[in-house]
Parts: sequence; C-alpha cells; structure tokens
Amino acid sequence: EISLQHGAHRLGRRNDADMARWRAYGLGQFIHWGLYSIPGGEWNGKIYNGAAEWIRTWKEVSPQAYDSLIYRFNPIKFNPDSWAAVAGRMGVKYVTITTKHHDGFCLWPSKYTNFTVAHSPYKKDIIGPLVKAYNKQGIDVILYFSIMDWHNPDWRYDIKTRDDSIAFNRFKQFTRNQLLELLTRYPTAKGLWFDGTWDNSWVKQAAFADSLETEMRKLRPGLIIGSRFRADEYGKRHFDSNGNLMGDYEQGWERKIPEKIEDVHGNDWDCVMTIPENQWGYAKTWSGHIKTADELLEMLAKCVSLDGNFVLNFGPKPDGTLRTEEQTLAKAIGDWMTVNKEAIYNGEYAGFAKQDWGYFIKNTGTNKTYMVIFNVPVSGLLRVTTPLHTVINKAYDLGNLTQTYTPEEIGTSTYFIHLHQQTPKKPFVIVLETGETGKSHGTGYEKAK
Ligand SMILES: C[C@@H]1N[C@@H](c2nc3ccccc3[nH]2)[C@H](O)[C@@H]1O
Repeated sequence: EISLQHGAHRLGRRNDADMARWRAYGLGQFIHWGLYSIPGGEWNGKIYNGAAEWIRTWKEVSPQAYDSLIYRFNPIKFNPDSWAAVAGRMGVKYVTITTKHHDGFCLWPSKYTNFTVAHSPYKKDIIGPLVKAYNKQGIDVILYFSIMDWHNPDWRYDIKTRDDSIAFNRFKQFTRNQLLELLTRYPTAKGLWFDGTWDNSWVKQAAFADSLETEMRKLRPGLIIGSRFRADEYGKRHFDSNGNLMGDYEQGWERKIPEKIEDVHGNDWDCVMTIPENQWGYAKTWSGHIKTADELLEMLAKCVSLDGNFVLNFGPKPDGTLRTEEQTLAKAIGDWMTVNKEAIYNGEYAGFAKQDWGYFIKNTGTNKTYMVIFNVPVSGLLRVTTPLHTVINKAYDLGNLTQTYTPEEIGTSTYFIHLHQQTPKKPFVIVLETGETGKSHGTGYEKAK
C-alpha cells in the first residue's frame, strides 16, 4: 500500500441507510435529453454513424451551428408526469437524468452560463418539474453531470501552458458553482452520476476534485457519488493506486455487464445500458440490433444476481415525447415486473453456483432465494447446488403460488427441480425457501423414493 492523499476515503461498501436504499433499487431508468435530440443523429440529410449525443464532434457539423440549436429547443409536448408514469409502470425505482451533457447545454436555468433552457424558446426549467414528477411516483432521482463541457471556452482536454492552467482554473470554479447550484436547487436528488472525466485536464485535478467531493458530501450528507468522478494523485480512476474503489459504487459498466461475482470485487455497481447498440440521445434512425424485452429482462436479472443495479436508457424526442419503441419495451418490462418484482427489488448475490438455466437472486427482505429462469433445458430438469449447509424446504412458482415443486436430491447439496410439462415462453421465477442443515424442518427433501 502506498500513502495516498486523494485516493479512496472509505474501504468496502457504505453501510448507511441512503446507500442501502440505492442498493435495493434493482431497476433504474437513464434519460438523455438535450440539444442533440433535435438533429437526432442526422445533419443536412446525412446520418452520423456515432452516438447521437456526440454529433457536435462530427466534422460535418460546425460547433457554432450546433450551439445555435438552443434557439430551436422548444419541447412543447414535454409532460414530466407522463414520463414518470411510464417509468412507474415499468417498475423503475430511480431515474438518472442528464442535467448537462458533454455539449454544455443546461436543462436547468443555471446562473453561471447563458447556454441553458432559460435562453431557449422553451424558457422554463426542465429538471425541477422532472424531479417533482418522478418523486411523486415514488421514484428517486440521480442527476447526471458531464464535467467535460465543449461549449465553455475555458474547457481544456489537457493543461499544457500557463494559459491553459489559468483558463482551466476558471473552468473548475464554474464546475463547482454549477454542482453546488444543482444540489441547492434540487435537494431531493439522491446522488450525482458524473461523466466526461477521462481527459488529462480533469485527471490532473486530484486535489481539487477530492475537496469538491468532500464539500458536496458535507452540503448533502448521504449523497451518492460513483467511481467515475475523480482520479487519485497518480491519475488512477475508479480504483486508486492501492486498488481501492473511489466513490460509493463502481461506475465502469457502461453497455457491459460483469460475468461473475469475482468481477465486482465486493463493491456496489450499476450497469447503464442502451436499447440500440450505442445511442444515448434520441437517434431518428436506429440501426443494428435493437434489444428485445426478454434480452433486457435477462440483463436486469444478471445485474441484480451479481449485486448491481440495471439502468436502461431512454432518449426522448425533441418535442418531449418518448419514442414508441421505448414505450413498448417499458410496458413489456413493467408487465413482467408486476408479477416478478419480488425477485428484483432488494435483490443481491445469492451465493448459489451459477447454472445454465438462469440466475439466483437472494432477497434481503424476504430472505428467500429466487430462480429467474430464461433457458429451460430440454430435460426439463433445473439443477440447483445450494451453498454449504443450505437445504431447500419449499419451492414454488412466483407467478402461480399453487404450483409447487418437490426438488429431487441427487447429491450433496445438489437437487433437480422437475419442471411441469408446459413451461411459459417467457422468463419465469421459482421461489426457494431454504434453511440450514439440521434445523427444525429436518434436512430438506429425502432422496427421491
Ligand atoms: C453514459 C454515456 N457516457 C457517454 C460517453 N462518452 C464516451 C466517450 C468515449 C467512450 C465512452 C463514452 N461514453 C455517452 O455519451 C453517454 O452519456
């Protein structure tokens, strides 16, 4: 271990109530909305083949022409209550919303720049009504904030000269001012989701970022900040030079999911996922593979089974409505969550050996173990190997509690659950009530007669 001034300030998971609430979410919604939603990945009739929210960097687009989109931002159909209703129906417990993406356009009327909704035809604050509408649905809000700000003339990708340093010091104060402004304006926000922190200019600000994080946590005790915010004094990000996670949860799983429990190193984490391959802001043309509800449900179950939260991205249209494909997926996921939410909310790693048919999730509330089944084997037999000294006392369908199973013990701590003939062509959940070996209920099921 080397001594670090600006590395991790806490080892292991946070054990306070605010973090326990975050850990229990399971399913979240990401919203990317801003000026980039207006071109939607197209410019002068040509389709940009990168992520739509990055169109300002396309050689075909002059930054000035992009920045003039502010005069066209007027989402007349924006109704935060309808977005929150879709999210509530989908079963999300939190939403992460872009307050300012890399382009620097602010969805709140910031005092520190004119490049905000206040100077657009729309004029009004977007973030406040969104926070209110989602909170009214019982959904918590996390504010996404990009440190990188292409619009601000003091932004630098690196600090090479004295002039860079003078400009970037102004940029650091601007950033601090905006963050304290957001925390003050939106006191119910549970956390900040930082992005755009990989360039050398910011990576070199270990001391500044560390003191800013401390200041924000002091201003808002319980605030949740991920590992993407700051680097340590050796430029190490996410994990400091001693390999310890910085921030409250690992924020490295962008459009990817860990394979096994060892990959998450005992930390909290979230996975943020797009419906197309790589589009966060609204893209008029979705090309490539568009994920189906069943694929997204499997990603959700996999994340929760490995102690993470799954956050699915929506890119609303410039008029403020949600695209049809996203509404359809939200409903399909919601229909499944209505029946199976007990397997997702308060879900954590169950400690059962991974099986091909799907995922085990332990519910910290009910203390039951849930088998989320995606791949029914041709044998119709679901293999279950329990952790040491754990026996199965009961097994039944979460979707139909009268449908019970008698696990056949086929070896030490290993059982087969015999599925009944007709299994649904949808993911389904079997609940296991377990006990410790030798406890009052006997030792579980005797060998099959
Ligand atoms: C959550 C996602 N993070 C941003 C982003 N920019 C990147 C540049 C390089 C590599 C990955 C990136 N992700 C995306 O624009 C989106 O906001």
